[in-house]
Amino acid sequence: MLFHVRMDVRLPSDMGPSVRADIVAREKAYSQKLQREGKWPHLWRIVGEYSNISIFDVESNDELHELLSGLPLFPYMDIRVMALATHPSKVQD
Ligand SMILES: O=C(O)C[C@H]1C=CC(=O)O1
Repeated sequence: MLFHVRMDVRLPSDMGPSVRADIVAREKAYSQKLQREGKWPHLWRIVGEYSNISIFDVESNDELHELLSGLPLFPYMDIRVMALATHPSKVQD
């Protein structure tokens, strides 16, 4: 199942630089593991924002929720999810 996910990162302004660096490093490692496993096939920065557009390829809503809630930055993000279905006009590969 494919999902379009938008993540807007909202780090507190009083978060210390070492705490911030640690959480961002852990986020990167976590996201790269999921990318290598094929569960996070697209990750794009939105120009001019601390936000991304991602595509997740997972088995279920529950799996997506588990992966998203495991993000180290999860407590500091607004996340919007759109479930994707096949478009009837899409040319088949
Ligand atoms: O920077 C972001 O967009 C948030 C998050 C998503 C992947 C990652 O490494 O950080």
